[in-house]
Amino acid sequence: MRYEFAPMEGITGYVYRNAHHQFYKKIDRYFTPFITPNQTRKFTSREMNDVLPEHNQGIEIVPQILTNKAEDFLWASEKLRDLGYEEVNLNLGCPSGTVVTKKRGAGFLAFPVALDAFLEEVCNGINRLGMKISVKTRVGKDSPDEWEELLEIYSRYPLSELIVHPRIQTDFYRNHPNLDAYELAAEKNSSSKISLTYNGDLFSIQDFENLIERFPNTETVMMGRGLLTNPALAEQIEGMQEKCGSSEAGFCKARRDDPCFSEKENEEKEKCDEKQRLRKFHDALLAGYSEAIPGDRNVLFKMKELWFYFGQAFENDEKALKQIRKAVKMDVYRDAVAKIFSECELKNPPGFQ
Ligand SMILES: Cc1cc2nc3c(=O)[nH]c(=O)nc-3n(C[C@H](O)[C@H](O)[C@H](O)COP(=O)(O)O)c2cc1C
Repeated sequence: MRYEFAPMEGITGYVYRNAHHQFYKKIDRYFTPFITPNQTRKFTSREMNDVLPEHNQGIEIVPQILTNKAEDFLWASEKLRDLGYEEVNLNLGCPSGTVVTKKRGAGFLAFPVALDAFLEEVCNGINRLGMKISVKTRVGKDSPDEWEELLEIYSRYPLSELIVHPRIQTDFYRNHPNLDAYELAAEKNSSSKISLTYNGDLFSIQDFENLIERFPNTETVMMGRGLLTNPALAEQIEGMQEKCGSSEAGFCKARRDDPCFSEKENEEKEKCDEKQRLRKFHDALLAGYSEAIPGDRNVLFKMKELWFYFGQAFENDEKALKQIRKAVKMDVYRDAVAKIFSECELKNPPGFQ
């Protein structure tokens, strides 16, 4: 199984990716949050910092681009190629209102003729640049009925990967991923050379098992919020697969029958090690943001955003989390973090229950 870290604007920038890569393994590729090229023909300093090779040493990165203008896409791709990148990813999934009204991200899906023409021009240009292009898409703008036509369009281009988040734009992150729509992609794609990646609501080993049970041929998954809450999720999924000596559907049953997984002692020790590792990861993030961002206020803003996810990993943490949310000074924040790590236990990762 291959694991990809989803792009998450405002969160999975280079500071986050470096810290994650330092403490957690098994992620094959990290996708950058989107870059939005425009007529200025300049990356913003945030965009540039995020893709600079010296900020991404030893990590496999795919830069993501958000635009509906082929020439802007190709301009950015060329710049990225000059920085050493061989592949770029097209964002056709962003559901945010400001993006969608400009017919970008998931908004572009409502214009299949224009999208087709865009892909034609972009794929020719990418080929001339000697690069690869992958697409990250939702399954429609207003209705999954749009999906079949979109799939037909994608199938005509030499995409290196099609990453499917099976929601429509109007779902934002509500409702459940539409697995019937994903199944259509899996069926249509079985004869094509495009590699298909599933993305959406993989929060636990159990979620992964359910996916594999229905789609046993899955080769790559992309995860976002699940990894933000439990940065070891890919390792845990992979660990289960290795333990059972199989990456086929059915490994899950073998795991449940394995006596070592009913040993409470082992579980407690693993949880304790996991908590220490999470603490080190947290401290590396705090140090990284403190170096990259001026002013404690801005650093705290970033860290608090992360606690929205970390917080869901702890038991009985409401009081300590409230202190984190209220902290406006760094020393108050540090005290609140120390408290949560010393007083609250990590929830049993769902796969360990
Ligand atoms: C805060 C946030 C920021 C996101 N930013 C991006 C982005 O820059 N590009 C993108 O393609 N998707 C973005 N996404 C969508 C995720 O990459 C992913 O498709 C989505 O969260 C579903 O996967 P998950 O259930 O594993 O989190 C973002 C999602 C969230 C919640």
